[in-house]
Amino acid sequence: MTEKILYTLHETQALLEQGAVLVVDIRDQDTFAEGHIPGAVNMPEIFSFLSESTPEGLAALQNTFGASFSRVGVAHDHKVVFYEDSFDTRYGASCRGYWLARYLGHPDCGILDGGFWAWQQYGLPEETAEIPPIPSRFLPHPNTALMATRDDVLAALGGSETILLDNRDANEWLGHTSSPYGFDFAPRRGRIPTARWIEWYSFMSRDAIPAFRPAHEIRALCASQQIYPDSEIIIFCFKGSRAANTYVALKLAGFNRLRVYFASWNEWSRNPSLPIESGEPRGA
Ligand SMILES: O=S(=O)([O-])[S-]
Repeated sequence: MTEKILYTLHETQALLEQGAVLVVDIRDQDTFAEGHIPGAVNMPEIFSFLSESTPEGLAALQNTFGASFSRVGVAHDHKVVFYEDSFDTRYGASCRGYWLARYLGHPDCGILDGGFWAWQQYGLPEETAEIPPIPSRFLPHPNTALMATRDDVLAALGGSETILLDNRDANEWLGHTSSPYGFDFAPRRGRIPTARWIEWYSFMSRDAIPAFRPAHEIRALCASQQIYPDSEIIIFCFKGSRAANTYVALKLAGFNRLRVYFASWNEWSRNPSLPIESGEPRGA
C-alpha cells in the first residue's frame, strides 16, 4: 500500500473535529501568534536545527527532537500533520517535520497539502490564542534506512550504485553563495563532485498555492538526469529541509530507495578534507 503523506484541507479539518490528529505549525513564533490552525502547536526548531552526521551528531539530533516532540505532545499512537505557509516558502520545512518524524519512528504522520495559505484561501477558521501543549513522552526509534551520513556520501562519490542528488537553489549550485542564509554562512562554496542537480522548485507547480507536480512529470524530470524510480538516491541540500521536500516529491512519484543526507552542505563544506568542486559547472 502507498504510504499516505499529503492531507487535504478537508481531511485535516475532519481529523481535527474528531480529535484524531495533532497539527504542528513549523512557522516562527511571531507568525504563529498572528494566526494559526485552531489547536495547532508551534515547533519552529524543526526548520532551524543544524545537524551533523557523526554518531554524536545523530545522537544530538535524536535527543533534540525527542525532547521537542515530547514538549508539544507528539506521540507514536496519534496522527501528526505538519504545515507551513506553502510548500516553497520556508525551504520545505513542513516536509522536514514530516521526514524527521518518520526518521524518529513515527508511524502515522503527514503534511497539510497547500499549507496555511490554502487554509486561509478557503476561509477556514484560525485562532491567535496559544493553548499550552499537553506534553507526551516521545522516545525516538530511528529508522536508519532514511538517513545518509557523510560517509555514505563519500562512499557514493563517483560510484555507479548510488546517485547523489543536489537540489539546492541555482546560486548555491553555481557556487555564487555558500547557503541560502548568507554568502559566507558556510566556509566553502560549490558542489559535491559527481552529484546531479535538480533545483527543488522544479518538483512543484508555481501556482498561487504551490503543489507537488503530478507523478508522471516528476518522473520525467528525474529521467532527464538519468534518475529512475528504482534508482538508489541520496538527496541533499544545505541542512535537510529542501532535501526533505524533494524526498516527499519523489516518494509521491513512486521512488522508494531514498535517503536524505540531512546534515548536507552545512556539514560537508565545513570539513576541508571533503572534496568539493567549485567555480561554474561545466556547461552552466
Ligand atoms: O537550508 S535548507 O537547505 O535545509 S532549506
